[in-house]
Formats: sequence, structure tokens, C-alpha cells
Amino acid sequence: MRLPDGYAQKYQHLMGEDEAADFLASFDQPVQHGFRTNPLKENAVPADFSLNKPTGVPNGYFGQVSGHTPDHTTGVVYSQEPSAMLVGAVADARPGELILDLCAAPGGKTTQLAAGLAGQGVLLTNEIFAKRAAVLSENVERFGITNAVVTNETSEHLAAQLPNFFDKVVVDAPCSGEGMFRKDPEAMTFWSLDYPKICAQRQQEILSEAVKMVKPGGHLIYSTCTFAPEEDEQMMAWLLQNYPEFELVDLPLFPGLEAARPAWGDNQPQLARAGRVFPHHANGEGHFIASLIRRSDREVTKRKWAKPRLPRPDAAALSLWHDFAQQHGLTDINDEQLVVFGDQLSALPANTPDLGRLRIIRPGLHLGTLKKNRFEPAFALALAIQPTHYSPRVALDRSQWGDFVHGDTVSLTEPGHGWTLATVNGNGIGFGKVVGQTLKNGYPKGLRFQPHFTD
Ligand SMILES: C[S@@+](CC[C@H](N)C(=O)[O-])C[C@H]1O[C@@H](n2cnc3c(N)ncnc32)[C@H](O)[C@@H]1O
Repeated sequence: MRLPDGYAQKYQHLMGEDEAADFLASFDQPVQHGFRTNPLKENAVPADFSLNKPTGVPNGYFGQVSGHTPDHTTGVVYSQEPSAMLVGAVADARPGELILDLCAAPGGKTTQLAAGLAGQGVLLTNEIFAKRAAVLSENVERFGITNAVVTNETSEHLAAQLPNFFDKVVVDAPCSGEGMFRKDPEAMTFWSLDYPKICAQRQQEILSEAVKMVKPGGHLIYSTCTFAPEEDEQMMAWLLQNYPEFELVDLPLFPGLEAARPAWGDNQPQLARAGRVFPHHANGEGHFIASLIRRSDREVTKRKWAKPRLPRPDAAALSLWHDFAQQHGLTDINDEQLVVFGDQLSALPANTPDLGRLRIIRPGLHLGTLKKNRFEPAFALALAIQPTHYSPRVALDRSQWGDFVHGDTVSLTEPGHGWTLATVNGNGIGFGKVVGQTLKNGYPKGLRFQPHFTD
């Protein structure tokens, strides 16, 4: 691979000739692919994956998954490069925590954090660019996450609204992307000797806001997919200098994760607590990961807690929802969680704080549309509920699944009636109205595709 001018020399200087030779040779080795399975799903075992080797992080495997399979469309798998999985594993989300994923699109870390939360607690997942936030929101939906609020905000606005609030703040920072060069050679076109410094400036701006949102005793998890010391060890040295209430903590021993290099920062030994994945040492494209605790001995204002001031359903809307929920056995959602945006009903995660004027693009689990005299369930609900908790439902075979994702009606062997949950391999793929022996199609228009059965 032809690396950008000055790149090889920079790393020869940093690593010495011998190590740099191995490092630079790794750019000509094959890309490492991986995926995670989704423990939020009722049947989280993908078809045909008996040959995939575990990566050593929970639910992580080496191998490549296609976007056009039943497993992918039902959110059983999420494609993620093996070293990127270490970030969520280090963050180690636990049920009940309040977590912010600040730079979240397209959603690799978010889906992993949600798996750890197991539906309990709140995941505020944010992306600054609207188009990317829409992709993030789509992945939250496909993964069946019930307790995430998706926002499209700046770090400044979030920090002003939610100071000292989160148990964990994850900053998977925009970076110079040197760990992407193999996978996406176009990433090299942005690179110059000065580019890491430009990225570091932006990372400092993001981190200056991120630190405000970590509650005393909480953690900040910082990661990049670049090897540049300016954005890694030097960024952590800058943070420790400017925010002395933060301290790096040791990382768990995951395969492929090695100690960061204090000499690439300001030589303070603490920097070795951060971790790196190098492609000449491990099966991954490359990452830098650090976990910091915010010590609580300094006087700080306590976490602000207020209920969200969002529009609630009126009596008529509530009655439509109650009728639907009772008819189909959906008993887990508390009325206090319900919010209405236009004619769309959603359930906010329990314990969602006041989000003020933040730009919300998914206020928790989208339940459906309030029509004049009826309620129509949302695609997100079909992907989020445990199929055995809903009736009626119909199990599609692979060919019927193909018709469904293509947007066609599906012929059934048994007659049925009403809003029916279609499943494939035991997981929801969408709702459709059944009339007699025909399942009308409810698969979202924007997601439809023609499957090729060689996938
Ligand atoms: C490395 S990517 C995140 C990948 C994501 N965490 C995942 O696992 O799928 C960094 C993200 O930060 C966003 N970003 C860019 N500039 C930003 C800024 N100034 N503040 C916050 N986020 C920014 C980018 O749009 C991008 O989506």
C-alpha cells in the first residue's frame, strides 16, 4: 500500500527502524473483519456461525456478515472491526447505568453499550451531523434497543443541560483514522503531517465538554482509531494536566490490547494504563483506548435531576394505546414513560432526565402512530419486543422473509387476523396486517431490498 508522504518516516522516528518495518508491513496484510451478536434478541444465535472464532470480548467474533441476511435485518448481528469492540468492552456498561455516547454514529459502541445495559438505565446516544444521526437512529432501531434516546447535538449544548450527570461518558473521537487506512484507503487522502494536530484540536474541544458531564466517581472512556501520539498519549497527557480530578485506570486484559507508550506523551508513567491495539501485534485494524475516573473529593454541584418536559398523550391517545397493548399482551410499558411527538407515540426510558431544548431524534422506543380511531404499531416495536411476548405472530421461512423485506405481501398457510408480528429464526422482522391468509407488508419502504439467496 502506498502510504502518504512522510507517514513512514514519522513512525520510523517514533518506533525505531525494526518495529516500524513490521508496523508498516502490516498495511499490506488483509483487513480484519468482525461482528458482534446481540444478547437483546430472543434468539441471539446467528445461522451458520459455528466456524467463527471468538475475539475475546463478550459477543465478539472474527468474520464477515452480510447486510442482506435474516440475521442482519433482525438485528442479531452488528458488523464491527475486532479492535473497535474493545472500546465497548472497556466501557463495560452495567444494567441501570446512565451512559452518554457522545460521538456515536453509526452506532458500533452504542449497540455494544446497550447490550451491557440490558434494557435498564438510560443510554443517551448523540451524533453532531444530522445525516449520520439518522443512520445511528436506524441502527438503534434494528438492534432492538428500548432504553436509548438519540440526539443530534453539539457537545456544548449537552454539557450545559447535563452537567455532572453520567456514570460513563464515551468519547469515540473523530480522528485522523490511521487505523482505517487498510479498510478504507480513501482515509489516506486527508492525511498530512499536520492532520493529527488539527484533529487533536477538535478532540480537545470535545473533551473539554465531555469532562463536565461525568459525575463524581464516574468514568470517561476515550478512544480513537488512529496511531498518532498527538491524538492518543498526548491527548491524555493534556487532559490529566488540565483536569487534575481525572486519573487513568488500568484496563482489563483483553487479547490484543497492549500498554500505551508514555514516551509518546509526556513520559508520565500513568499513561501506560491506557491501551493500544497495533496491527503488527494483534488481529485488528488498530485503536487507542483510555478509561479515566473522576475523583470525587473536589466540591462539585450534584447531578441535576428533573423529569423531561415533553408532550404527554391525552386521554384519547392513551385509550388507543391501552386497547392495542392489552389486545397484544404488551404489559411492560408504564404510562409515565409515554411521550407524543405529533401523532407518534414513544416510550422514554425510565429515569430519563430533563432534556431541555436538546434536539431529540428518537425519544426512546418508538411504539407507533396514533390514527383517528386506531393505533398502528411501529417497526421499532417489532424489532424490540421479545416475540414470545406478543400475539399474534407468524414465523416466516427464508423465502417468505425474502418477500417481506422486498415489500411484497406474503401468503400464509394458516388464516389470521390483525396486526401480526412477523418473525424469522425466532426474531421480529416487522409488523404486517393479516387478512385471511395474506400478510400485508409493513416493512419500512426505505429499508426494502431484493435479497440474493447466495448471501
Ligand atoms: C469515530 S466516529 C464514531 C464511531 C462510533 N462511535 C461507532 O462506534 O460506530 C466519530 C464521530 O464523531 C463525530 N464528530 C465529528 N465532529 C464532531 C464534533 N465536533 N463533536 C462531536 N462529534 C463529532 C463524527 O461525525 C463521527 O460520527
